[in-house]
Amino acid sequence: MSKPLPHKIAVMGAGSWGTTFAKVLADAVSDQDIPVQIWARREEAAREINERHTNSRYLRDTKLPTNISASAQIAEVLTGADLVVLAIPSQSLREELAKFVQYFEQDVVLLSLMKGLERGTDLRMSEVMAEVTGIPADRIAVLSGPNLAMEIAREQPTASVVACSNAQTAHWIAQLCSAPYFRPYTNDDVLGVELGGIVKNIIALAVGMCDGMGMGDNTKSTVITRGLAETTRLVLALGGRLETLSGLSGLGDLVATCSSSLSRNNTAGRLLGQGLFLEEVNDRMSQTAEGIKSARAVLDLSTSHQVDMPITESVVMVLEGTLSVENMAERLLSRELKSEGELQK
Ligand SMILES: NC(=O)c1ccc[n+]([C@@H]2O[C@H](COP(=O)([O-])OP(=O)(O)OC[C@H]3O[C@@H](n4cnc5c(N)ncnc54)[C@H](O)[C@@H]3O)[C@@H](O)[C@H]2O)c1
Ligand SMILES: O=P(O)(O)OC[C@H](O)CO
Repeated sequence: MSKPLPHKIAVMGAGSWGTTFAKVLADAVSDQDIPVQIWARREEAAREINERHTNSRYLRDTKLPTNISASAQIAEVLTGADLVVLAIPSQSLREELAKFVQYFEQDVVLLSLMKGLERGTDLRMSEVMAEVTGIPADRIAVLSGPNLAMEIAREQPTASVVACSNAQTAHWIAQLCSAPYFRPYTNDDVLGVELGGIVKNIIALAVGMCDGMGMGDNTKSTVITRGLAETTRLVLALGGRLETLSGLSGLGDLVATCSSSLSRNNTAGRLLGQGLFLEEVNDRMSQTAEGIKSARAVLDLSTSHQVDMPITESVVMVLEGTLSVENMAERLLSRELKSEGELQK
C-alpha cells in the first residue's frame, strides 16, 4: 500500500535553497491542496513571503506560489507537518534541531537539503538528524544534485536525487517534489549521495582559487577530475557505491558547482585566489559557503579512514593559513607519481 499524501509540508530555513525548494514543492503539489509553510528566523522575512510572495533578500524578483506561507514561529510551522525539510547551515543543525524536535509529529519524515559535515563529530547531516531526534533511518532522507538555487527559482530544468535507505520513502518524497522544471531520481546510497554533495564544495573552493589566480581550463579540469577521484576514494572506503559518484549528486553537482559563478563556494575560492584573507571573504559572503567550515571535518574523516585526499588537505591548509594559494599547485604537483586508476585509499 502506498504512503498517503502529507497533510502539510514544512520547510525549515528561508534562505536561498529553502525558499527555492519550497517553490518546487508548492508547484509540484499545487493541484493537491497540500499547504507548504516556511520557517523564517526573521519576522520581516515571513511577512514579506506572506504579503508580497517574494523573498527579496535571497531570490530578488522571483514570485512565490500562493500556496506557500511563512511564519517565524517554530511550533506553528511544524504542527501538522508530516514532511519536514531542513535547509539551514549545517553547523547550526544540531542546535536548531534541539528546538524543533519537541514539535515533530509522531511519524514525521525528515528531508535534508544541506551539504555540510559537522565539525568536531565528522557526522553527515542525516546522521546528526538521527542522533538528535531518534527518528529511524527509513524516515530520514537527503536531497542532493546540481541544484544552484537561483537557476531553479527561474524554473530552468534540472534533476536531483532523493536518497533514503527505504525505497518507499524516497519515492514518496520524489513524487512530492516532481515539478515541470524539477526531476528527482531516487537512490538508496545515502552515504554516497550525501558525501558527493559535501566534498564538491571543497573541490569548488580549490577550482575557485585557481580561477582567482588566473589559471585556465586545463588546471580547473584537472582539479575537478582529481577531486572526483578523491571523493570516490572516501565514499568507497566508507561503504558507498561507485556508480553514485557518476550520477547527479556526484559528477553532476561537482561540474555545476565548479563551473558556476552562482556557486558561493566557487566564489569564496576565487576571492581567496585573488589574495583576500579568509576573514575578508567571510565578510563579503552573505550566504552559506559550506565548504569553508566542512573542509576540516572532511579531512579529519579521511584521515581516520586512511584515505588520501590531497586537494582537500591543501584547501584546509590554505583556509587555516599554513599554505599560500600560490604554493598550492606546487604542493599538489610535486607528490609521488602514481597510477591514475587507483581508487583505493
Ligand atoms: N543555495 C543553493 O543553491 C543550494 C543548493 C543546494 C544545497 N544547498 C545547501 O542548503 C543548505 C542551506 O543553504 P542556503 O543556500 O539556503 O543558505 P542561505 O545562507 O541562503 O540561508 C540559510 C538560512 O538558514 C537560516 N538559519 C536558521 N538557523 C540558523 C542559524 N542557527 N545560523 C545561521 N542561519 C540560520 C538563515 O536565517 C537563512 O535563512 C546548505 O547546506 C547548502 O549547502 C544550497
Ligand atoms: O552555492 P553553493 O556553492 O553552495 O552550491 C550550491 C549547490 O550545492 C549546487 O548544487
